[in-house]
Amino acid sequence: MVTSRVRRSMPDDDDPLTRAMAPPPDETPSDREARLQAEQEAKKRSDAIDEEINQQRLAEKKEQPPVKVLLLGQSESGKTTTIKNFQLISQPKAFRAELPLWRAIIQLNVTRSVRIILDAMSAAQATGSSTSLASASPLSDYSPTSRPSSPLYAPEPHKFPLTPELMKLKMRLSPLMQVEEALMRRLSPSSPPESPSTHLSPVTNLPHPHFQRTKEVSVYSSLGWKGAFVKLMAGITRNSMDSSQGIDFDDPSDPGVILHNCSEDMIKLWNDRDVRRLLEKQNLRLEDMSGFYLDSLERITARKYVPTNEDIVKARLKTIGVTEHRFILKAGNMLSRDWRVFDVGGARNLRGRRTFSAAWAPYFDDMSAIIFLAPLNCFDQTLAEDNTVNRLEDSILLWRSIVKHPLLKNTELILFLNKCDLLKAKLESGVQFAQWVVSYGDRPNDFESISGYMKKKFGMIHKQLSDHPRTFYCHFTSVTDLTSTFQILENVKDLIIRQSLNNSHLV
Ligand SMILES: Nc1nc2c(ncn2[C@@H]2O[C@H](COP(=O)(O)OP(=O)(O)OP(=O)(O)O)[C@@H](O)[C@H]2O)c(=O)[nH]1
Ligand SMILES: [Mg+2]
Repeated sequence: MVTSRVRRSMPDDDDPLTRAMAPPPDETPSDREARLQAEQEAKKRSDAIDEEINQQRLAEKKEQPPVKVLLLGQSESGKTTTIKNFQLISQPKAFRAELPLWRAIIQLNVTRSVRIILDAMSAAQATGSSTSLASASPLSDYSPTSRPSSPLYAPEPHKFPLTPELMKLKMRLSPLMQVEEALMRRLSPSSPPESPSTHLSPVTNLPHPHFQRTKEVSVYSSLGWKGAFVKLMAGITRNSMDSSQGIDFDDPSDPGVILHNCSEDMIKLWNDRDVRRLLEKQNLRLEDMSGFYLDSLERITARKYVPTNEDIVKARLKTIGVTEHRFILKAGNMLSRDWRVFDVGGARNLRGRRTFSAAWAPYFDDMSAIIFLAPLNCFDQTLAEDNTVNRLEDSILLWRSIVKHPLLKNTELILFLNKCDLLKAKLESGVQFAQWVVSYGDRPNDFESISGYMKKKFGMIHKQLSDHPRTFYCHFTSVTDLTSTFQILENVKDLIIRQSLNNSHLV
């Protein structure tokens, strides 16, 4: 009664449709019963139709094989970062549910960056203890004519007198190294030593043996380590826990406490002019390295720091092995489809000059598409696995082997020329592309010319080595940029679905 009175006073009574649907004002009780019965019948029919449509959709979906996509590219090319973009599109809630985990990884990334600086300071203090690096074997197209100052050909660490103030900073920051260990324990809570779910692996793309003890965290993706971490965190339930985020800000053993206490010193260290000069002399471009957050220290070391989606996407966790990710994705106005996206670890055991890991080939068989990531900023860097191999050259060799692989002759290849943001920053800082890629000659040292040149190189290989003519799909990407990557993945989804429909009609 109350409801109808209220509704009568609502302005939508003026709506002609509402007036037409309203029962007649002189409706008798038997008319009303008949009307309600008719409405019930109509609803039943409508529900039955909906159910039929649903069943039809399910049946159609069952008939459709899953769309399978394999992400390939050298280590640190951005494969896992691309997966995170897929997750954000299709499972944003699940993505946020892993917040505590990513917060720990980000903290670990920060401690690693600081450790690199502290190690550089120690190396600078040491006298005469350094040995020179193995030099890269010159290659006609991707090697410098003269050896510029770069990580490939790093000089001995310079003797560098540290001011008393810097010495004090260094001492005050030493607790951070324990934080690193604590975070590692947290991230590999129950793994037996012979099959670690996360482990420290040496970072070898740093320019000098002094830095070889700097570790990078990696993950054997198949071992369910995320589950173990989340369980560990769930075991720590306190009143102080922020229930919506799953982060316990008042946990005294939270590494965030020490990070917060060291915050001011870390900021001072990173902004110190002498430290910057030292890093430059040691050819250490931390901005170019994976998991770089030093420009956001104040925010990231805040006591109540909660990572943003952008922070999570930037977090660096090296992959080992192959992980299958399942998504339900919709392309355009087509029906949703099951997608299986495979993320592989790109680091290879380079014996001799092998171009790609045999470990990837078993996944080539029935892929709908391959997304191949080639970072463009890395023309002056070497592989972490082998500091005699130029990264850009390695990407090109890898691309060649994928394009001509017989099992992939009918697979769509989609090229992401990635890390465009870092390429732009590097060129703006004055690094000369032609010093590394000799064939580039005296063309302009700007992003448009260089990216266009590289697209042509990759495109030429695609044309020459494909078994039969196929379309060259290429995107310039910065996969840490969520907005542009969202658009690109929309296009890629559309393309892959259309191609897989075409192929299934051909069969
Ligand atoms: N600035 C910037 N950073 C990027 C971009 N793509 C990836 N990264 C960063 O580079 C690092 C390595 O990226 P990952 O996605 O872990 O690389 P991966 O190919 O999965 O590497 P592996 O697991 O070792 O095979 C991460 O810290 C990313 O945040 C990019 O386009 N721009
Ligand atoms: Mg990875």
